[in-house]
Amino acid sequence: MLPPANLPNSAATLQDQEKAQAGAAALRWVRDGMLLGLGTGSTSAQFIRQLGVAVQAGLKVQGTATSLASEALAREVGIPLVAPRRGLRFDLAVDGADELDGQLRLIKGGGGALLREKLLETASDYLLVVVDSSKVVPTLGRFPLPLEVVPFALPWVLDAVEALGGAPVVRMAKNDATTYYYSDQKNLLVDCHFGQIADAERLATQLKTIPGIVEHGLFLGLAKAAVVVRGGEAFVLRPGQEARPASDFAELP
Ligand SMILES: O=C[C@H](O)[C@H](O)[C@H](O)COP(=O)(O)O
Repeated sequence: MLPPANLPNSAATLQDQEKAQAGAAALRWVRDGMLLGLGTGSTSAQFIRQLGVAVQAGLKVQGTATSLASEALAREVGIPLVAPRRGLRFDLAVDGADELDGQLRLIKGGGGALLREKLLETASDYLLVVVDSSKVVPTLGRFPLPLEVVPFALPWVLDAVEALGGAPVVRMAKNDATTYYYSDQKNLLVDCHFGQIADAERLATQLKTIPGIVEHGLFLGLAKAAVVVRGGEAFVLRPGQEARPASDFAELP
């Protein structure tokens, strides 16, 4: 699919470089007048920062953020923000992912923002994923699947996820292992290992029937393309197609 990486570097630095480059590459398809969905996470933050620079230089866009953190960053870099309202649709959403496969099925929510991400990306005409090369997998499931769960429902959700064959772990606060992590909506996050997810569509349907799960981190059929950086080069992946250099595409791929 993707050519092998050949840059000698420390893994952490290389991943950061790839994230920065992926975020920057997405900017080439942003046009004046676009209404944008702004993703969450370290790669999306790179895009938002670069977009802020372009806005300062005169680019006319507006955006809505998928998390309080991205909203704060967008304000800091001067991107005009639009509040949710009836009928609001986005020309383009740019967001990271925790995993993606060759069909551009995604696992998202590692940063806890999956609910707002799914809301905005379902309301977007085009979802462009921006990732470093470590995120591309043959089959989803190495990364535990995040679920956003109503706190009162937690015990029953844990039972139900186990009955589906999952191994759920309630996410704890980053700096306090005795306190639960809470989403922007004040819900809990449960990270579930299902092993390799051979049938993501079936699992998504099953999870939707469990009361108390507000949303799950499987994003299926939403992403139109992904920018993946490997070996210092930005590639475009589209569902079921070979990778092509991002520079091949003057307009959204
Ligand atoms: O909840 C967070 C989001 O789904 C992120 O887009 C995802 O976790 C990827 O984040 P990062 O770009 O930091 O790897």
